[in-house]
Amino acid sequence: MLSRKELFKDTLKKAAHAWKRTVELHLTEEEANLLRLYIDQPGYVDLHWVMFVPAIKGQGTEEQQKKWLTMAYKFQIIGTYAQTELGHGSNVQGLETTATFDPSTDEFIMHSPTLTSSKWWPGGLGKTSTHAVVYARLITEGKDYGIHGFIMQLRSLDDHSPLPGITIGDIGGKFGSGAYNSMDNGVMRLDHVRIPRDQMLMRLAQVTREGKYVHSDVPKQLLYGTMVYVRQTIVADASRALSRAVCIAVRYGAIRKQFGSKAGGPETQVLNYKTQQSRLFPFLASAYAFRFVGQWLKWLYTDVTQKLESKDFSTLPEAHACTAGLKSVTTSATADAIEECQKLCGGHGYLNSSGLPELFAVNLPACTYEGDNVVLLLQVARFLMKTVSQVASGKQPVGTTAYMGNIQHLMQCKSVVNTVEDWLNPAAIKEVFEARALRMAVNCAQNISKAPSQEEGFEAAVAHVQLIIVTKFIEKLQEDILGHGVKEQLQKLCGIYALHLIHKHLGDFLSTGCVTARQGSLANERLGKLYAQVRPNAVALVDAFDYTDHYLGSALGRYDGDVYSALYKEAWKDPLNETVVPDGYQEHLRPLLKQQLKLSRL
Ligand SMILES: CC/C=C\C/C=C\C/C=C\C/C=C/C(=O)SCCNC(=O)CCNC(=O)[C@H](O)C(C)(C)COP(=O)(O)OP(=O)(O)OC[C@H]1O[C@@H](n2cnc3c(N)ncnc32)[C@H](O)[C@@H]1OP(=O)(O)O
Ligand SMILES: Cc1cc2nc3c(=O)[nH]c(=O)nc-3n(C[C@H](O)[C@H](O)[C@H](O)COP(=O)(O)OP(=O)(O)OC[C@H]3O[C@@H](n4cnc5c(N)ncnc54)[C@H](O)[C@@H]3O)c2cc1C
Repeated sequence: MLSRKELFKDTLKKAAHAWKRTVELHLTEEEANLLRLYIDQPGYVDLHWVMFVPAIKGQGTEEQQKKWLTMAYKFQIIGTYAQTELGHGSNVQGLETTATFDPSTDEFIMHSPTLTSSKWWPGGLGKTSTHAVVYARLITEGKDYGIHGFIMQLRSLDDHSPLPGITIGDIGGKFGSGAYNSMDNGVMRLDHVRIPRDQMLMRLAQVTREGKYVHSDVPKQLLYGTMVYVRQTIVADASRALSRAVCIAVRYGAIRKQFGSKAGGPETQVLNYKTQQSRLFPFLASAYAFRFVGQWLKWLYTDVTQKLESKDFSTLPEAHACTAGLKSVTTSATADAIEECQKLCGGHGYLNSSGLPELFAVNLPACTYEGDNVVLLLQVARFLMKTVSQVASGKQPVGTTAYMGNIQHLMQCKSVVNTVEDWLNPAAIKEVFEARALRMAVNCAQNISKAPSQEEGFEAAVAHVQLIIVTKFIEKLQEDILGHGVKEQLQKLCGIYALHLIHKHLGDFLSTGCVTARQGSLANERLGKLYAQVRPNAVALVDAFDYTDHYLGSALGRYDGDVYSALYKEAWKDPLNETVVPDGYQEHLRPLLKQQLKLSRL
């Protein structure tokens, strides 16, 4: 119910308080990140910690890191990540802001030459950030060397006013009433603003005092390293958001009753309807699947970072493909699922007090930020096409594409599934997912060789990413899992995750000959049985997420199930209910009613 201004101020207040507690309690960086997570309100600090600091860590020299990170860690400066412009977001190489080196003063001149070159979207830029990593085309000795990162001070550290030559503001209200409106996404224009040469982030390339451009021995793709890092964290965010929505919908489904009363008996809990289960339980399974794949992705990212430190860049393309693909598939699935959870809760799901509209609005932009989901899947497709061509020339693929090395078998195998029970076998499931992904990638490579097109391979990329998620779920179940019966429940969820994908993408599985129509219908039969088996534990499986009522913020998802009292109480809190007769009655409603009454008497 807060206005935009109040909401923004509230964000500033919470961030300042969180920082105070961080210092008082000597929280580690990881603990401080958790605190930010539980504040659960997008704000400038997200950009500072999640993008500004990592950009300096990844692209700054040791000296630059020492200088800037020391201030950033103490919040003496607040930073953002200013990459996107009004005219270009996805096409990073198309950015127009210029950084022209002036050897006479040993400075870069930062400039926005066109309207479309205005920086547009960076979080915290609008009203808060004092500094930014700004991406601009580096021009020296008359030559354009493409996009590089520069640290710029934007606002005075005394009175917060923008520095000379910098025009800066907020880009305006966004989707939903709360959601991302707590963030001051900003616009910025630069008018020949001078910064010292040593504010170019120089780990990837340097400009010498004389203006010579010098490459380092690290690949230029490290310029995109911050995005790899953030995409990895977004997978965990997606899993968390999805599990919150599912928690609300499952708990409410166990409370809500409609129909089914025979001779005055109790009505049916809506969660018992098969249609409800077939819509909701795949989301429950996905929430667990995304959590496990998110944990694995964090491991992969740590591994690639360690390798990069010792100048081993070999796993960077795979890390890029995995983070891009998983960010894309998990955030798209999460946004769709939250929307569906609202419908699964019927009319009450549409109320703000259900918590679902806010959850949807705040997670929807994850499909766009850190890379539009379609654009990112096309990057995965590009990686797959390269891998197929390497396999064709006899190179053994590794990591998440290792299955492609089994090309002889996977291109012609037939699924071993013959009965409904055979779909319980993880090896049988994995084989059909591998065969589908490989066959789609090979088909795509063949089509591209006939008629090259950037957009080919989108579906093959989805198939590959889904294979990764299924595989990581299966692998998780090979570990020791504590708790009586927990592993069995997770096995059922793993089955649901995989089989619902077969159901959803049956066209792919049939057209590539990976399963027959009969096997497809056996998979559906198995899925129905799994839904029935998961039903008795569905509430426990969402309770296991261990969310407090406060964090869930939902009248429908309350742990105690006292849904109707909560809805009733929430309704009375609405500002419209502050008066019995509404504002506007005297000016608009009363005259209208009186006039109609008069007319009716004529
Ligand atoms: C509580 C909340 C907590 C946290 C909140 C989380 C986040 C905060 C919320 C929002 C903040 C949002 C921030 C942003 O959105 S920042 C802006 C993000 N912008 C993008 O993601 C732009 C998307 N576009 C791109 O990434 C690339 O430019 C694109 C991948 C499309 C590549 O375009 P192009 O085809 O022109 O390629 P080149 O630039 O020429 O690159 C060629 C080469 O490089 C490889 N590549 C590309 N990206 C990467 C990468 N990230 N890492 C490694 N390698 C990469 C690419 O595959 C090519 O390789 P090759 O095939 O070998 O030539
Ligand atoms: C809430 C939010 C916060 C953000 N925060 C930041 C930030 O802090 N810093 C920052 O720098 N940026 C930020 N951004 C910007 C964000 O990164 C970009 O919006 C995003 O990368 C998408 O780029 P775009 O807007 O140019 O979309 P476009 O690329 O213009 O996309 C428009 C449509 O075209 C399609 N499309 C584009 N290219 C292709 C292609 N090659 N093939 C097929 N289809 C294509 C897309 O799929 C999409 O449907 C933020 C955005 C949002 C929404």
